Amino acid sequence: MNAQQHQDTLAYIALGSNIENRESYLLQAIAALNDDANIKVKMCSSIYETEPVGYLEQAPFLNMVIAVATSLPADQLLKTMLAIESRLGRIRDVRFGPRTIDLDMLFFGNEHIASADLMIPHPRMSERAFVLVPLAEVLRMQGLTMASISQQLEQVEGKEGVTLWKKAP
Ligand SMILES: Nc1ncnc2c1ncn2[C@@H]1O[C@H](COP(=O)(O)OP(=O)(O)OP(=O)(O)O)[C@@H](O)[C@H]1O
Ligand SMILES: Nc1nc2c(c(=O)[nH]1)N=C(CO)CN2
Repeated sequence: MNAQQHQDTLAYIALGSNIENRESYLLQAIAALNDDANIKVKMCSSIYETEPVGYLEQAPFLNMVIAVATSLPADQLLKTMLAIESRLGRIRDVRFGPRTIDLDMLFFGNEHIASADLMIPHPRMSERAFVLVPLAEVLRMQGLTMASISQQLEQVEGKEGVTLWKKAP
C-alpha cells in the first residue's frame, strides 16, 4: 500500500421501517448504499419485527443491522444515508414516529465523533434491543467478540418485543 491509498473503514448501520412495504424499504436502502461506488455492503443481519419503542402509538417496525466497508469519511457516509432516507420518502414530523426508513450509524471504525450532526458510537444504541439483537448477530457472523454488547443486551428491557421475522440469507 502506498501513501496515497488508505484502507476502507468498516461501519455498522441500523435500519428501521414501520410503513409498508417495510421489507421493501429496508432492501431498497441496502441496494442504494451498495450502489454508491464508495460503499460496499459486507454483511446483513436477519430482519426482526419489533414493538415500537419511545412513541408507542405506531405500527411495529422491521429492524436490521448491516456492516459496510467504505472509503468515505464518516460525515460523507452520513450525508449519503440522509439522502437515501429522503429519496425513500422519509418525512420528519413526530420524533421517534413512523418512518419509511431510518438509517442510524452505530460505529465508524473505532472512531469517536461528537459533532453537531454526528455522534459515534450512536448515543442511544445501548438502550435499544431492536439495535443490539441484530448487531450482536452481525458481530457473531464476523467472529468478533461481543462481551460488552451481550452485557448491554442483558440490561436492556423489551427484548421480548424483538422477534425473528426473516432469517438472513
Ligand atoms: N450516529 C448517527 N447516525 C445517524 N444520524 C445521526 C447520528 N448522530 C447524529 N445524527 C443526527 O441525527 C439527526 C436526526 O436523525 P433522525 O431524524 O433519524 O433521528 P431519529 O431517528 O428520530 O432518532 P434517533 O437518532 O434516536 O434514532 C440526523 O440528521 C443526523 O445529523
Ligand atoms: N421498534 C422500534 N422502535 C423505534 C424505532 C425502531 O427502529 N424500532 N426507531 C425509533 C426512532 O429512531 C423509535 N422507536
